[in-house]
Amino acid sequence: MTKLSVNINKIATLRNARGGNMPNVLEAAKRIESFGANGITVHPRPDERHITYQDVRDLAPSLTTEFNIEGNPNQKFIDLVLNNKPTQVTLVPDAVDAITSNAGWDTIKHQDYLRKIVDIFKAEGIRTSIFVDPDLEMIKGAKQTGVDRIELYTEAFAQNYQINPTEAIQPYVDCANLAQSLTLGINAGHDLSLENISYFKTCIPFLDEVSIGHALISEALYLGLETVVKRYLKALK
Ligand SMILES: CC(=O)[C@@H](O)[C@H](O)COP(=O)(O)O
Ligand SMILES: NCC(=O)COP(=O)(O)O
Repeated sequence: MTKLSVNINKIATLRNARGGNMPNVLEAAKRIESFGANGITVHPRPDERHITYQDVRDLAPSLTTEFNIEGNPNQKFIDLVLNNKPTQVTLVPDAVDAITSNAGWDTIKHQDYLRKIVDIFKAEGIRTSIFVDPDLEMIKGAKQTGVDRIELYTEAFAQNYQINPTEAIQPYVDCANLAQSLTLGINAGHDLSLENISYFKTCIPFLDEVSIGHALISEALYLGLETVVKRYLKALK
């Protein structure tokens, strides 16, 4: 089974549009858990435009499933993660002003830095993951950092899936096979949707976790959160 971690950034985006507390991010997370999701993902950004640091502090003691915090490990982010002890931290090399994540780490160029950061979190018993492009050299580099898992950056898959699914998935299958042979856990995320998730899962059945937000929350506008979460869970069995 592949675990579904629901990224709730977009629920916070909606809340922040009016400055009040509707929709309530914590309540939404609890409902998502009650619908069967295996985890909640947040990606606080330095400008706190969606998930705030206070959201992370509110969510951490209340969640009953896996909590995954993603972000660029500046000192403020490191402190936030260490103080809230999620199940997993995912390191993402975002520029401060990035609209959304747009690249994986260069795990060769930044190997020493990543090893240092991974060590900090592992010492506190937090599972670590590094966001990477589907590039075999980046998987090998990730292994050298001592990280537990990689998260495959799936934007290219999602775009190319529309044109040629077989070609779109091939680099991901190759990287997943390599990661598995190196005993790295395998997560995936970015632009996964109800349209492409079944194909991704069928081609990489040993995937550990997907984190899905933008499409899932959009699909929930039409179908409702419960229906959508259950459809993903069925596709990930
Ligand atoms: C790492 C990743 O792909 C997601 O966390 C994505 O970056 C979501 O962030 P936004 O919700 O800010 O687009
Ligand atoms: N790690 C990917 C994630 O959390 C969600 O990305 P997206 O589904 O919002 O593109």
